[in-house]
Amino acid sequence: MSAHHTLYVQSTGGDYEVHIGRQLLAEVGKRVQAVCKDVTSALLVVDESLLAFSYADTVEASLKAGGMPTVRTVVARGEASKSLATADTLYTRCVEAGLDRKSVVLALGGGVVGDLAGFVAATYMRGVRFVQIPTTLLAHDASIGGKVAINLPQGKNLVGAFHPPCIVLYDVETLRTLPARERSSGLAEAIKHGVIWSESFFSWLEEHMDSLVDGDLDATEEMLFTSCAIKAEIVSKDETEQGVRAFLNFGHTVAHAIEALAYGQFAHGEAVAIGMMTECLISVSLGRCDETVLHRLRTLLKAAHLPQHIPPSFDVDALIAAMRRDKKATRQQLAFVLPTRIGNVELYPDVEETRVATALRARRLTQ
Ligand SMILES: NC(=O)c1ccc[n+]([C@@H]2O[C@H](COP(=O)([O-])OP(=O)(O)OC[C@H]3O[C@@H](n4cnc5c(N)ncnc54)[C@H](O)[C@@H]3O)[C@@H](O)[C@H]2O)c1
Ligand SMILES: O=C(O)C(=O)C[C@@H](O)[C@H](O)[C@H](O)COP(=O)(O)O
Ligand SMILES: [Zn+2]
Repeated sequence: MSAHHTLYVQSTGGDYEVHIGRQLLAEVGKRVQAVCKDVTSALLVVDESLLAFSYADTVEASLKAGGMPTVRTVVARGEASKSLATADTLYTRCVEAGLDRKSVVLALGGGVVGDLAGFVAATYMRGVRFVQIPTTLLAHDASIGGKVAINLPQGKNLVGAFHPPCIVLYDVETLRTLPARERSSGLAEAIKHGVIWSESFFSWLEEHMDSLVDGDLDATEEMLFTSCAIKAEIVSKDETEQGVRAFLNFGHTVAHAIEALAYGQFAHGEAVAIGMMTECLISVSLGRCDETVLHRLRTLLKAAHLPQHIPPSFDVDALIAAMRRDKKATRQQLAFVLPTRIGNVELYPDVEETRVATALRARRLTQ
């Protein structure tokens, strides 16, 4: 077996391991057989972009080498695939492939394929087992914690479930082929983990951002281990978002509104970067954090080559209407996770609309 790091996640559906390292794709078959007892067959859901490389062939060969009947299905790249229509085509593939209740669905790709395939796994025959094989930097966040979902035209992730994987197998060598823009997008979720949970991790990111942006694999692996450890710790404490898990939504009230108004215009991490800046501004305006937090965040996002501004084409009223449909909202109040300092955030369930509008306009005007 290859040398790598292992993290452990507690889940009511069964604790699971997160493996982070190299040459893990060739081990998928035996590692899945080890945790998915009596598995009968597999559906391997693959992001279209990966067909340019040998990743899916390696995973499929390793599953078949263990004697597991495996059917591969390819999903078009991009956020539009996180839809009920694509889920429908996957249900058909499940039936055609003869998947039964002892089968397993594997997601090979980024957060889009992970969320979509996980949603299908959560609902086909009322739930079959699920394995995450993330291939983007951002998917370090998406593959841990069991949130699976599809989007509606009205909002991100509005239909979904908590369906934890049996195992996460994160082969960092797949990141060598990730475009620079997607690398930066993934760094946004790591920066988020620093802001909400760990000042020392945020400082580490400040020191190493240039190497991370350049795609240095050693630095990336170290960063992923810490960022995944933070995510694993939080979801182990609060799997279904009754409390502390909501902190992982820092930046997302604004991000999800931006994404819903123009699916695909921004990568998820880009929208989160804009969202973190806007929400930090709201926090400053409430007197909950000082300008130094905003300054450090702005500087780090810039070093990560991430956007920070809302294009003028986005209407403030439409953004606020979308935020009222956010899953953190009760009675359509505007709910935000706001930083008090680097390493600490609090949930604000009801921020007044004028304050939110002012912050949104400030982020637009500084174009
Ligand atoms: N479930 C969760 O907890 C959670 C957490 C964060 C984000 N998400 C969701 O994840 C999605 C975003 O995920 P993402 O940023 O990974 O986007 P993505 O899945 O769309 O992947 C980004 C791009 O990279 C390509 N790609 C993937 N792996 C590659 C590789 N190794 N080499 C070359 N190209 C590759 C894809 O084809 C795509 O074009 C959003 O829908 C977001 O809502 C979910
Ligand atoms: O795991 C979580 O919890 C998160 O909030 C992680 C986020 O990065 C992710 O984008 C998640 O999908 C957002 O959750 P949602 O419940 O607001 O859809
Ligand atoms: Zn996110």
